Amino acid sequence: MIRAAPDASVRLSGLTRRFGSAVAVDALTLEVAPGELFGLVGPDGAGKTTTLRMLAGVLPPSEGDAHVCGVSIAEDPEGAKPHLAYMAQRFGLYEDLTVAENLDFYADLFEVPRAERAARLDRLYRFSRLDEFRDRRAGALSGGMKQKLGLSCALIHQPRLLLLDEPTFGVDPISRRELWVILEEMVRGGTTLVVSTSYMDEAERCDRVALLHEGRLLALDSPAALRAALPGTLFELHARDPRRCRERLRAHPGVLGASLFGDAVHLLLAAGADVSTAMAWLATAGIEVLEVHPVEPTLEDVFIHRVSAGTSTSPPSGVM
Ligand SMILES: Nc1ncnc2c1ncn2[C@@H]1O[C@H](COP(=O)(O)OP(=O)(O)OP(=O)(O)O)[C@@H](O)[C@H]1O
Repeated sequence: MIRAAPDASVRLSGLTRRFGSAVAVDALTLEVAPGELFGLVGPDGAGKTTTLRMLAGVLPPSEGDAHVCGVSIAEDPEGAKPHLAYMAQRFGLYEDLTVAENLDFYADLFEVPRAERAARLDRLYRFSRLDEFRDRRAGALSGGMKQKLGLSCALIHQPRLLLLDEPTFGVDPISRRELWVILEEMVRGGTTLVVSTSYMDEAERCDRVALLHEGRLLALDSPAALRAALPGTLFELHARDPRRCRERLRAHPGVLGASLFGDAVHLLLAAGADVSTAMAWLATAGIEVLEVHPVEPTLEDVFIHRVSAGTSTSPPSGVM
């Protein structure tokens, strides 16, 4: 999706980062187009933060390279910095300074010309609705307000490229939605956005996503295309003992995957496999199924399937 000037792009080629013998980011190769809303998606430890830190020029790669706004991060880590804003997970707000003072501080840091400041601050206050809290100390803001202030500070120099590390981490659902409205507005205005998240509902809002697991790229496409590419048919089952149900299903021929989904079990059956045969297989083990129906796959189903298809490790737990 091309929306902005051509050099606000990001190109990773074999980008790798090791910490000792551990590989945090493993030969990532992908391209983010200018004006794209691009998601780095995966559970804790997938390598999202490490990737963003390398793209922001604050952590050197062990191998490979990335061109950020046309500049090689391996050769010139400082080169792309004037064009981008990076918001780390724990963004450096000064808790003793007020909202207005924090914004001023970052405007000074990014050398925003005095003449342009008022208009930019106006726009950011409108976005964030923080104007009524201008004089409140940052340390006394709620988690959601802090994130919005952090985002406003990152945006004060109107970057072409915005790198955001889990910007809604620890934020309540209403503020999360508000933050995403701000992000989508930035992208409509021409900013390229690379955002990391472990929330699948946020991943759904991206133009394209890279699904990451243990530093490796599992899949790369639009959320709709990834969902459409899931093989077989997906069913949701409600059973008295979901864990036993899942384990039993995994041993049945034609079952591509079975995983817990809240209180339910998601069963991925190969094309042509019969769901009633799978139910009979459960019944022979005395597992009572209360309800079974086909469901549309979510990105979480895609992720779990790709993890189990791509590695021998079990699917990740936690928010995924
Ligand atoms: N400075 C470091 N020293 C050693 N290991 C690190 C360092 N930074 C990250 N790692 C390791 O690299 C792997 C990837 O971590 P990373 O923080 O990039 O993942 P993530 O997907 O951003 O997850 P999270 O949301 O928990 O930060 C993890 O195993 C982590 O422990």
